[in-house]
Amino acid sequence: MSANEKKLAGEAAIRYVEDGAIVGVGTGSTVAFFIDALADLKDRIQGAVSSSEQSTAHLKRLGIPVLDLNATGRLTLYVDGADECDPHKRLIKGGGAALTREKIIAEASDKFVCIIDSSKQVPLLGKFPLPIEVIPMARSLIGREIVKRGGNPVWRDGVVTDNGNWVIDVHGWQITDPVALENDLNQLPGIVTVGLFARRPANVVLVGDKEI
Ligand SMILES: O=C[C@H](O)[C@H](O)[C@H](O)COP(=O)(O)O
Repeated sequence: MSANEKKLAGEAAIRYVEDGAIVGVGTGSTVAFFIDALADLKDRIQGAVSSSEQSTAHLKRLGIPVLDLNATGRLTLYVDGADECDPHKRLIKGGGAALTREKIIAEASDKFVCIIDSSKQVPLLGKFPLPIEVIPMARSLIGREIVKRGGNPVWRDGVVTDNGNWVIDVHGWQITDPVALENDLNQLPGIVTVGLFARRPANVVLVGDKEI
């Protein structure tokens, strides 16, 4: 992991921000650099739609207006980090438990620019445990469904998401068909969000300041 590459990526994503835009903003240490850089443009944008209480606090602290996605309609740009990224720009996200709001904003955006350091690049997704946000009463049910599928579910004990739910991290999956796994898990009652971004991958990936 390289903090310098994260900073370069966060700052490089600024070139995708157009005048007058409402910018979708993700969560995490890489996005924090993007928010810092976005503050310099705050008089040229309408504001941001935030994916977490953490990013909302950061945006507000720097004087960037935080807008409600229900009022903005579609966004032209979403900028967010990732925990893993494969060569098809498919991602694992949710290491910071913000996956649900992140996935909503990614879906509502025309262009998803993903900002990472080179340690996040993998040939196959799954070395990073796959985060799944679950309704608390379904934790054991979902755990058993994961075991049936060959995964090792570990409850992220003590973590409550911004939506009041819990997170299970799935270890041991080598994800050869991310779209199929995402679709399969999306069918299970009790799962709120799977941290696989395969149906809706990133459009652009910046590794440091280099677009791949
Ligand atoms: O829930 C958190 C998000 O998906 C983050 O974008 C992801 O964990 C990457 O975070 P970082 O930039 O801190 O490595």
